[in-house]
Amino acid sequence: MTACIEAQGLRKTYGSTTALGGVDLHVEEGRILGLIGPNGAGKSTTLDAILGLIPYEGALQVLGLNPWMQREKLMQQVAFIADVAVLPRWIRVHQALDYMEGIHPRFDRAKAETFLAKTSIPPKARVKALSKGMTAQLHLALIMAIDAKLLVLDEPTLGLDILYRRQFYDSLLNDYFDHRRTILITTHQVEEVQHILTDVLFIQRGKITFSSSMEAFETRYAEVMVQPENLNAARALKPVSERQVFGRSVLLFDGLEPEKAAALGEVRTPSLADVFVAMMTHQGGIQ
Ligand SMILES: Nc1ncnc2c1ncn2[C@@H]1O[C@H](COP(=O)(O)OP(=O)(O)OP(=O)(O)O)[C@@H](O)[C@H]1O
Repeated sequence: MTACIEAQGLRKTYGSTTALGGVDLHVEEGRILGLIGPNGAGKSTTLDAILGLIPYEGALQVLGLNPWMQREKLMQQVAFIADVAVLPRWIRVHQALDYMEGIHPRFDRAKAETFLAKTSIPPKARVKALSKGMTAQLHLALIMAIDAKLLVLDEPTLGLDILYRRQFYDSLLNDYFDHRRTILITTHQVEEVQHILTDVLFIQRGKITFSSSMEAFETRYAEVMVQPENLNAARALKPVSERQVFGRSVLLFDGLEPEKAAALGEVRTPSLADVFVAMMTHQGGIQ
C-alpha cells in the first residue's frame, strides 16, 4: 500500500518552544486518522507542516511530495478546512461556487449543488446572512466537491451545535469518504469522531505518545469496576489508571485477558475519550 503521509523525525521550534519534537507518521491511503491531543500539543503545527504552510526539520512526504518545496502541486490534490470557516462575508453562495469553479481544476460544481440542495441554504444568500452551522455546511459543500486525495480537517466543527456536528461527520462519511481518499482530523471532541476513525494517534508535548488502528483499540482496553475485595489483586495487574465512581474503584487496563478482567468485577469497553483522559492524566500530559 502507498503511504499518503510519511514523516520521520519531524521537528518544529518557535524560538525556545518545541512545537514538534520528532514526530514519525505513516498514514496509508484510504484511512481516516484522528490526531488527538491537549491544547498546545502540536496538532495544528503537524497539519501546517503537512499542508506546506511552515518550514520544518526532518523528513516529510505527503502524496509523494515535499510539502514545503512542492506546495502548489500538492494543493491540487489536497483540500483543507480550518477551525473557523474563512469564507468572505460579502460573497453570495452561488458566487462562492463560481469562484471555486474558476480556481480549482478538480472542483465539481454539480456535486456541490447537489449537496447544497439538501440544506436550507439559499443560493442567493450572502455568507454574512448564514448561521454558523450553515456557513460550515457551505464550506463543506465546497470542499466535498473537490476531488482531493487528502482532506485535512483542523477542528472542523468548532462553534457548531451537536446537531450540525453530527450532520457534518455523517456527510463526511456518507457523501465524501470512498475508501480511496485519506482524511486527517484534529479535534477536541473525541467522542464524536470515534465512530468514523480507522486509526488514532495521541500527541502530547510535540511527540506521538500512542498510535493504534481503531480495530486494535477496541479489543485492547478494558475498564473494570472492581469489587472491593479484588482491589489489591487488580492493582497488582498494573492498570493504566484508577478513578473513583460512586465510591467504587474503576481501573483501566491495557491488554488484560477478558477472563481475568471479568474475574475482578464489572467490565466495559472504554471509549477513546476515556483512554485519552486516562493517559493524559496518568502521564501528566495536561499542559
Ligand atoms: N506561530 C507560532 N509562534 C510561536 N509559537 C507557536 C506558533 N504556533 C504554535 N506555537 C506553539 O507551538 C506549540 C504547539 O502549538 P499547536 O498550535 O500546534 O498546538 P495544538 O495542539 O494545535 O493546540 P490547540 O489544541 O490549543 O489548538 C504551542 O506551545 C504553541 O504555543
